[in-house]
Amino acid sequence: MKTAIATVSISGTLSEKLDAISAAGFDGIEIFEQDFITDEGSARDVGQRIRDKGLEISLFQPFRDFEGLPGELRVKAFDRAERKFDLMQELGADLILICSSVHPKAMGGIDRAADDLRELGERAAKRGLRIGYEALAWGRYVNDHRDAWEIVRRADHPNVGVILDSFHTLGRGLDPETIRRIPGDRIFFVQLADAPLIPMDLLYWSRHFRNMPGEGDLPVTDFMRAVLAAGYKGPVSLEIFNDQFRGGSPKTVALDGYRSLVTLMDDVRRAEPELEIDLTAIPPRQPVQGTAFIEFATQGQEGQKLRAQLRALGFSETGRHVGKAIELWQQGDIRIVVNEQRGDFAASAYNAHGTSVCDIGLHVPSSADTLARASALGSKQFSQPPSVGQLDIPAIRGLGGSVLHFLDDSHAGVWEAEFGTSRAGPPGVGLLAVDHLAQTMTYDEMLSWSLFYSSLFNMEKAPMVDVIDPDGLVRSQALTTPGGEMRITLNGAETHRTFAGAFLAESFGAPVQHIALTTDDIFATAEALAERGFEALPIPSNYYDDLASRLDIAPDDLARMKRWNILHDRDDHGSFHQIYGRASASGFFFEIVERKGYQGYGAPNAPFRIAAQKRLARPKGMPSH
Ligand SMILES: O=C(O)c1ccc(O)c(O)c1
Ligand SMILES: [Mg+2]
Repeated sequence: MKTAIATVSISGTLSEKLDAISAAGFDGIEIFEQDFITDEGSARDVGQRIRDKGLEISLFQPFRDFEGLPGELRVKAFDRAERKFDLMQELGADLILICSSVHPKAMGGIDRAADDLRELGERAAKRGLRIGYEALAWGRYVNDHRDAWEIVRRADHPNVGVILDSFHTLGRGLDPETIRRIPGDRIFFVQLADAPLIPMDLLYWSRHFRNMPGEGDLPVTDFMRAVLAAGYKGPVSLEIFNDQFRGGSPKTVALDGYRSLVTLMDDVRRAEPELEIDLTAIPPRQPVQGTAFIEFATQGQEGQKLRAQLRALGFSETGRHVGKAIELWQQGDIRIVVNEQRGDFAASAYNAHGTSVCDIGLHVPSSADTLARASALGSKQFSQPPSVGQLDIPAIRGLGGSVLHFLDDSHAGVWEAEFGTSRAGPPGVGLLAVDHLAQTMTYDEMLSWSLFYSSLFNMEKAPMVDVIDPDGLVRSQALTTPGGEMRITLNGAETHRTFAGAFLAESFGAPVQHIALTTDDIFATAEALAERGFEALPIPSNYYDDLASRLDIAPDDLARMKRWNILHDRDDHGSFHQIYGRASASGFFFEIVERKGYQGYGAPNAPFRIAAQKRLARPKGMPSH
């Protein structure tokens, strides 16, 4: 299976686009005419540059408003096409996309369009070129792939085929199953795009909101299954018009595209195993059984502050690494690793971000399979020279320089071997496990991260929620494994004036801004925390008055919540309590939660949490900005 991507999907100059596309592993490109015109090179030159990057030109596009024109306009349309044929021959492209006409003078009629395409096909054939006809969802007369196919069928010319685009089919709600009836060899090209389901004008939606398969809400897998069941053997190409991608990093968007395509084809194969897919088999989306460890990079004074924070949270230092300046801190089944080793990855993470989470270890059934899937999706393996006594645990670079380790049963001995203890930690204040990690990023990075997690792991995306900060909006997207073994929230800040945005401004990448740990008795834990000097984030009493007016809460419980600064929420599945710790100078904090069936993250409480954090962060009497 050949993969391709339209140059319009990527930001930058043509050369930057080509570099990114080639590095991400694609076989070819759809060259958008505009990307050629804006370049200074001649057509021959540009064609050569593309081939020098190891890419082929799978498609030249778009050619607009061709079919159904009367008289002189029709003659001009054919002349225009001949010019583009000249250009294609110079470039070394043999297939052109003709999108269905939106011309105000165009006339309808399937036979009229078929006659035009047959004649153009005849002219293309003389030059060894082919034409593909695509129904734009907003085409004047032709806006359904079934009509485009009927026109191509009637044109009845070997150099005329149909081009299918998942957006135009699925965006209009057309049944992709109808594609199975088209002979595969008459489908000349297939373009893929997903999109979020937002009701709006089709053309506007298509030109600004498309995204990578798996990033949106359209059934692109069903579409691709039908295409392959029809017998299509040509390239599978991404054509993504998206405002964010146009302004994003060419490399990241290209890599996301590749990750999305491989994931899609793997999903197709699993959904319909009898289909022939020419792509190496990869392990399925991996289950996650829990968080094995969270590692902080720190140094000096900041390290002391972190230790004090861990102590107040009920953690104890239970072991030291046999070969490095690394400590193990435990409470129940939670392991936190404090890494002060110089010259290692942790030290470079500290230099770049200050005290921060630099590594996350996950329990998986098979670390080899997890690594294999991650590599097939384009992730780079991570390793550093092991010290004496250090085990080699498979790891990858996540996005933005982060590191993820994968531990399976074969690594059960790692704690004993490296830290001299394999026991669970002391009970501390009753914290039991990691509930979720919250990563902060720019809004534009959210799709990349959610694709990263949802393509590698068996995780479901929850609907995006808006979180109100006194100084701006933060979008929040949660991903969860089916049993809640791993929960990640991605928080996208649009301005550095928000609490999340200010944290981000001090860092790079998509740092972990808070870690939530579970208890099964929030009141007992709150008391134990207070005894250890843990300082909860103070919540104003207005909050509790409002809570009492909204929810039916026993007066005793309300009083206890108020006393310990505990926030509360409920959903259809159950109830939720949360306590926030005070944030560090950079804005990092811990949260303690008790979840009784509840599926969310206390989003209704987030504005009060943020306002309280900002109040504390601000010197008294100073305005917020
Ligand atoms: O938005 C457009 O005009 C446009 C052009 C070419 C395509 O292949 C397409 O899907 C849309
Ligand atoms: Mg298209």
